[in-house]
Amino acid sequence: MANVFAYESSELDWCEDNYRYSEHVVEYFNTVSSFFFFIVAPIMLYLLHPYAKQRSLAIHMVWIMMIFVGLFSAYFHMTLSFVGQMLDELSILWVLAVGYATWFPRKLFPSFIKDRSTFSRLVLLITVITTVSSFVKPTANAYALNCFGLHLLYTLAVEMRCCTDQKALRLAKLSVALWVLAISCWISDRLCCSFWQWLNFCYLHGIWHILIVMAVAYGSTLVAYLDASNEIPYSLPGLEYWPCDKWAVGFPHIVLSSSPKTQKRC
Ligand SMILES: CCCCCCCC/C=C\CCCCCCCC(=O)N[C@@H](CO)[C@H](O)/C=C/CCCCCCCCCCCCC
Ligand SMILES: [Ca+2]
Ligand SMILES: [Zn+2]
Repeated sequence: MANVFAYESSELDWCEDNYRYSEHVVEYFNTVSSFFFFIVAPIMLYLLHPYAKQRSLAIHMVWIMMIFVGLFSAYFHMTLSFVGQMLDELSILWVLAVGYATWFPRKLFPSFIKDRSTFSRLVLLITVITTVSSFVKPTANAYALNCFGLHLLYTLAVEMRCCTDQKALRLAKLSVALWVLAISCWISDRLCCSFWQWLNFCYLHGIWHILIVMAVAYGSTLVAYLDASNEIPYSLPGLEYWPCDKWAVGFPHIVLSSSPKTQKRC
């Protein structure tokens, strides 16, 4: 059996030139950009804390696991090893599983499921089966994972159909825009590498890392906000941006208050 820890033992190789900046790091920019996860995750943990305290501290699992996604992604791009690839992909699968178990809207549960704990057990079962099957054709895993992005988009579209809350609608548009930009970079890096090499700009996968973390920060805050509006409406959840609510860009987060709000809810 070939050494699964060996450098370049993965069948995947991203467009960035290998060993360009270091003899120990296969894809330098892709490795360094994975550290962006370490910056965003603690900020999101801090910003989501008031909501998690009210709803369930288990919500923090999503961003704690995102730190591991960043760690495994850095290890994968540093080595391009098979183990690195599987750790990177399986950690994404398990964050998605925790995200679905935590936030998937109750009203969209299959009709035979009555409560969240049964739904979580079903998600667990599917995730374990998917984890085992991911070893059958590892090159297909990343494409399969991206399908969850499409499903999330569909779920958001269904949830937002009757929404009149302008802040939530703006956050939905920003999340989708970031995801579209991110996925365009990912696909272009995979499929149009010779074009980017001709332009001498092979950094699209690293840019994807940065954009997808921001898309997850925006998208997950939106689903958390919809969840808070449905599950703890008495806390009067609202949306704000950090560090300054008036800035055009920032990290979205949920504010809970006991004073009556006039804004329309979803
Ligand atoms: C109701 C459901 C709520 C779900 C909440 C979402 C929880 C977070 C989910 C996913 C985390 C994604 C992390 C991406 C890590 C990137 C690491 C990486 O680049 N890996 C590549 C190899 O280096 C690998 O090829 C990438 C594979 C594709 C991963 C696709 C993940 C889908 C993410 C969907 C995010 C949607 C954002 C919001 C959209 C409105
Ligand atoms: Ca490469
Ligand atoms: Zn990557």
